[in-house]
Amino acid sequence: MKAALAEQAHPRPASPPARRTAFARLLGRGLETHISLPLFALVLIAALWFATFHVIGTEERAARGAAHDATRELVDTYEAQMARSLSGIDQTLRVMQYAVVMNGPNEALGAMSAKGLLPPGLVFQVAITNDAGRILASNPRTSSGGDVSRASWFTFHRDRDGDAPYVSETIGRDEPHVVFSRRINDADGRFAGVATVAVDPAFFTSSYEHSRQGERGLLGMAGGDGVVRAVRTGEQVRWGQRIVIGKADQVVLAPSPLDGESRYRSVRPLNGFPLVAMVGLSESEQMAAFHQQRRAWLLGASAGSALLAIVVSLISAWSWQLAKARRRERLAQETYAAASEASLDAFFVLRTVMGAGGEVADFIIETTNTRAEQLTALSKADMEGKPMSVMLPTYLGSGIFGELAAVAIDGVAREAEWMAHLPHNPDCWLHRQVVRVEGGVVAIVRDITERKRAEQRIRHLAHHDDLTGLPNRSLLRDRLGQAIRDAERKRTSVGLAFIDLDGFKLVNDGLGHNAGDELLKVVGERMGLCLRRNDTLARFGGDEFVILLPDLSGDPMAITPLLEKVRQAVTEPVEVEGQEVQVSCSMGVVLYPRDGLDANTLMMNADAAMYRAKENKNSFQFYASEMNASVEEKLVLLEGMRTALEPCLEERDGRCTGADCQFQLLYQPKVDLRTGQVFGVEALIRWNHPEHGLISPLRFIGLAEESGMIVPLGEWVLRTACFQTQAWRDAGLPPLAVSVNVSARQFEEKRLVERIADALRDSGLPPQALEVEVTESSIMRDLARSVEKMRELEAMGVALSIDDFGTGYSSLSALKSFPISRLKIDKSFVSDLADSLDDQAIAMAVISLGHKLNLRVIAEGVETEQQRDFLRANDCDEMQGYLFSRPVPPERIAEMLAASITLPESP
Ligand SMILES: Nc1nc2c(ncn2[C@@H]2O[C@H](COP(=O)(O)O[C@H]3[C@@H](O)[C@H](n4cnc5c(=O)[nH]c(N)nc54)O[C@@H]3COP(=O)(O)O)[C@@H](O)[C@H]2O)c(=O)[nH]1
Repeated sequence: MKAALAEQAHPRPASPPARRTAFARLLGRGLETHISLPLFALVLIAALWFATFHVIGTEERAARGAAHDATRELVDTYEAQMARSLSGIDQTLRVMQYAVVMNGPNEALGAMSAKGLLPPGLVFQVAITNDAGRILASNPRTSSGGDVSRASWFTFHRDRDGDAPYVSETIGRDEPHVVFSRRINDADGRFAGVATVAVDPAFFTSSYEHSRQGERGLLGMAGGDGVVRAVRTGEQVRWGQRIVIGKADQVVLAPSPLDGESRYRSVRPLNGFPLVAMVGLSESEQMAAFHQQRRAWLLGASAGSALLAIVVSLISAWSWQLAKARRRERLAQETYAAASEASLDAFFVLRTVMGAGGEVADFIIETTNTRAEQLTALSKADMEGKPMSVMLPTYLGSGIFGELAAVAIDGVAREAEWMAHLPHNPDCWLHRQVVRVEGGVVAIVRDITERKRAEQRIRHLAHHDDLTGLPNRSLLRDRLGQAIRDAERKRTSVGLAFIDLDGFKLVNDGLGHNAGDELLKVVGERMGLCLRRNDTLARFGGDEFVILLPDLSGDPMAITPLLEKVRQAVTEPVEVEGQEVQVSCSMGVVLYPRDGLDANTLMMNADAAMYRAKENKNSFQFYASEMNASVEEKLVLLEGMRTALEPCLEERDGRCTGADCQFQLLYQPKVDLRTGQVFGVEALIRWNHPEHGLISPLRFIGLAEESGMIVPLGEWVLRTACFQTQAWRDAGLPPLAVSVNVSARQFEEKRLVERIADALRDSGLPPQALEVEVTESSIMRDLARSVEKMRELEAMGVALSIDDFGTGYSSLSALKSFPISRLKIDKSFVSDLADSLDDQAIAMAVISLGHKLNLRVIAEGVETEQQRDFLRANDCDEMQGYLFSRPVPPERIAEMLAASITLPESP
């Protein structure tokens, strides 16, 4: 990292083009010691060897020249010696000729000896031969009379005239000799004999000097005929070999035909005799000194080269290691620089500046990266090399400087997150990690604003309702707990209002969930506008809201106007999905500490108060202790319903009518307004509670819906009604149709069609005798699924009617597609028919609409004749109501049918 500091502190110049960079790198590599030094060493070694070979060449040439000269000198010397020797021999021969002439052949040698003219007998054997080839005299003396007539020298002189001397080949095995001869003529010039001097061939090579000619030199003499007379090589003297005599006076280097030894050779003709002198110097001996010198040179050069190679190798290896280390370092630096540039983190490499007292006085910004530039809005050039106190002064007082100093001193890495107020980004969340490096610290800074925002979003989502953005149940609980703790400490009060919207379900079911969502948002906003800043409006779930009013001092009942304001705000009409709708709200209100000391109790009591308010709707209700009784009552009722239902479910054929059966069905006749005939009945449930007596379905059908018990209960009603209607038929009474109420939850239930089919099959009632009454809101909950279900029922032959028509939000276009046979005008429109023009208009509109859609229209709740007359006058098809009959037990229906009761005529 120190290297990184240095590297970063002295950034490289801007990158040259890639090619130049590569060339520069190659050049740089070449200049590296581990490459240049071996190259230099190679050149040195080459030069050394060149010089060595040059010197060797020169020396060789000198050595050969010297050998050449020595050979020439030797041949000169030898020639002179031989000339002297031969001249002596020839002189002896001539004296012998003269002595023969003067003294006769027999006395000639004696005369010569007397005059001291005979050569030493040890070396020269002189003899005189007569014309027949008989030796007449010799010195040293031998037995005379020897015959040499067939000797070459004898025949040579005998057969030729003239005075030419003759030299024989070397002859004789034990005592070899070369015979020099001259012809002896008589006074008449005829052949008279031969004078001979026989010489030991070793005589001619006796001048061989080891000091000059070495051990393998050559010295000798050959005849003009190419036959060697005597030649000495080293210690060996030989003769008789036939050789090719080269050119005289030349020095040649060639292998000797005598022994194969390569020699510098030279030949020289000898005057007076047909002989040549031969000398030779052994090449190997002559060049030995040179060869030794050459070996020394080569050894020296080799040693020098090897030494150089070893030294250079060692230096190069060391340099290579260094270069490798440097390259690794450079790569690490480049990687660090690239990584730091590509990093999303900002890097600040800081060098510590120590104060006089040993404390950290400042930091010098050694280097930074691009991200740091973006973060600080300062360029690298501006920052680098400058004190931090100058470039980033805000950090001095923010505690960050202290942290950097602490890391520089104790070396313990630290990290933290902080909100930085950057010039270009005032609310920026940053994370820093500070680590110590040699000579300073490195601060790695990351922008974590997005993460922080995400965390805030997640926190917000966890504590707020997705749809309205209001605090949710969990946050409300927190705030309620906090409000209670504050109130306890300050001895103040807390208000809590539990709000449930009235009529929301109708909008949600009728206009769809989007409309319901929109309504919730608008209502939430309106309620929020009524509150103080410290108050909390939370969405508790569904159409339930809670208002928390903390810190109420004085009379807590003073919150009443605020609650009224909220109530009114909710009742303002709202336009959703292009339609104006209106809802109200029921509020249950509790006060801390009066109605509970903890959050749970307060919430439970507010819920109870809200249920009481719900009875009147569009109102608020402060909690009173007796309210909890009705909650308990609800629970008791539910439990009772469950118990009451058990025996009914055991009986599958609708015969649950015993004393233990608490549920029973009453049947209210439906009458044709034109004929007055009873054509059908509506089955209506009753609950004979063993303690509370007869309980109205208005009290328990809603509970059964809430708890889901409506499904088994509704099935019991369906089966009982089918079995009963078939029973009347079986009794021979006029056939009736029976209508059964199917609640929203029942209608939604998947197996409804199957259950109806089972009831019809089990009871034997024809499907045409069954009518299912559903409300508009039940159908509108899931229109597509509802229509599908209605079509299935229609296909089975079961009739469908819409109950309470006019109270919901049926889309008229959708109504057209419903496979229904009857519309039922809600009794709320019938009850005021006599007085309310609106209700009259609604009733007439429903009748007209029904007829236009080819539906029959029935009015319910007809209690008076005026109502009946109005309906009949306006072409309503059927009616049902107390005017004709209240809901009655099945026996009563049987009686009515039996008596064929008809509709009383109006007066
Ligand atoms: N899902 C089921 N709902 C049922 C069943 N049985 C009844 N109900 C529903 O309960 C509501 C109250 O019913 P009930 O108290 O039986 O009231 C019905 C009639 O008694 C009453 N009525 C009939 N004629 C008159 C009249 O002239 N005046 C008057 N004030 N009331 C009269 O009207 C009720 C019939 O209503 P409807 O079903 O809309 O025709 C009620 O909503 C029942 O639907 C059940 O088995 N399942």
